[in-house]
Amino acid sequence: MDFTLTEEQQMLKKMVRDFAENEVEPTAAERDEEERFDRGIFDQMSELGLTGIPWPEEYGGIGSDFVSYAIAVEELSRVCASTGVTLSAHISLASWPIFTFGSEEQKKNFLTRLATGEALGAYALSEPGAGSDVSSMKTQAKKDGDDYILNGNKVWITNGGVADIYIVFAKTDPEAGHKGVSAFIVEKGTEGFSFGKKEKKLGIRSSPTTELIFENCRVPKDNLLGAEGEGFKIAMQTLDGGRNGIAAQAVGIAQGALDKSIGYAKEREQFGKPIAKHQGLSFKLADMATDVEAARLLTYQAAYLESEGKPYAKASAMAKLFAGDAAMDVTTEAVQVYGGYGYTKDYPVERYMRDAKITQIYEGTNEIQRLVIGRMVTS
Ligand SMILES: CC(C)(COP(=O)(O)OP(=O)(O)OC[C@H]1O[C@@H](n2cnc3c(N)ncnc32)[C@H](O)[C@@H]1OP(=O)(O)O)[C@@H](O)C(=O)NCCC(=O)NCCSC(=O)C1=CCCCC1
Repeated sequence: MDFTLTEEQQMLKKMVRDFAENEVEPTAAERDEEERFDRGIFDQMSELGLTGIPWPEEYGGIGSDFVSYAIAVEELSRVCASTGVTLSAHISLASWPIFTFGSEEQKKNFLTRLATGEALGAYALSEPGAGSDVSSMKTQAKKDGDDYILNGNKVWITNGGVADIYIVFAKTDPEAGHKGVSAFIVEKGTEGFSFGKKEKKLGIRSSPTTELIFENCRVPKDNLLGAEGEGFKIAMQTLDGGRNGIAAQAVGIAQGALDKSIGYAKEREQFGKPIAKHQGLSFKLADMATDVEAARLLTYQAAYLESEGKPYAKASAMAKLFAGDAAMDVTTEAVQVYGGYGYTKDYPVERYMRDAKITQIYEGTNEIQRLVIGRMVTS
């Protein structure tokens, strides 16, 4: 097996790393402290073509692959996990279902705007009473002539409030369980669609997480994505790939924390030598580096399978499970490497540790990943 990146992937990695270090990292701590989303960073990503990495040029993309997409999310998250998830939600969760299930008209309109970065995307599945148990959602969409009328609330919406195009799941048949769920494309500014509470979070604080409110919100039937009743499968298939975006985010967070830890351990001296020269510390760094590498290989494997059109749901769930746990372990150890300094906001590792935690929770908790993997390996 050859895990070497292609020339194109290596170039993209270098380009995103330069952009991340020069344009994203300098304000990462400040944006975290102020809980401030910066649309200018998204606009810069669009200028670099990052907002449409895997989509064909005819829909405004750059015609690259899912490994390149994973590399981009990883490199952004290496300096700022909030910026990483902005791109991951935009590509995996908002653009992917339109590319995969959308009509030609929907692709020409919505996908092109998302891919070029003219519009930012979001994915609205969770509700106050429907987190892991998706099919218990209460939001309803009632057919009315040439429209659907949406009523209900969505919560935990990444890019909520700042996104322009939302993939919204609602029940067109409330009695039919998961078979009654349908998917809709809803634009910001549609009458009856507003934003509620913005969450105050432990981590990824410069990525807004917001409630969406639908009150008699009229959506044209042309914005139905796929067929009526197909929504649950659209949601699940979208998450199959999305989970690898979060795996890539986790790899980036872990790599960032490892890089900072190695740099610090080589400079900080105790007992007459750099702490990196103490075996206890170097063993810790060795374990951290091994975790990062294993997580990356699982993530790239899932991305490669998706690019090749091969089944990737199990690989993606495994990558997310392993990489999320690795990110939590590695960032916790990074704080330990820095000692008391690591516990302060004067150094970046406490932010990495706070940011890592969410990768074990969203896009399916790691318990849900185990459930998904468990079902697949025993079926
Ligand atoms: C795995 C799960 C718990 C499964 O559910 P049940 O047991 O109710 O459903 P079950 O009985 O497994 O299945 C029903 C039908 O559905 C088909 N199908 C299932 N998976 C898939 C699939 N992967 N692909 C295609 N079909 C699928 C299944 O075959 C069945 O069809 P059938 O009726 O037989 O014709 C699922 O609900 C889940 O995953 N929750 C986590 C949600 C969760 O992850 N949010 C995340 C919210 S978004 C988010 O967190 C973020 C967003 C932005 C970025 C940051 C994070």
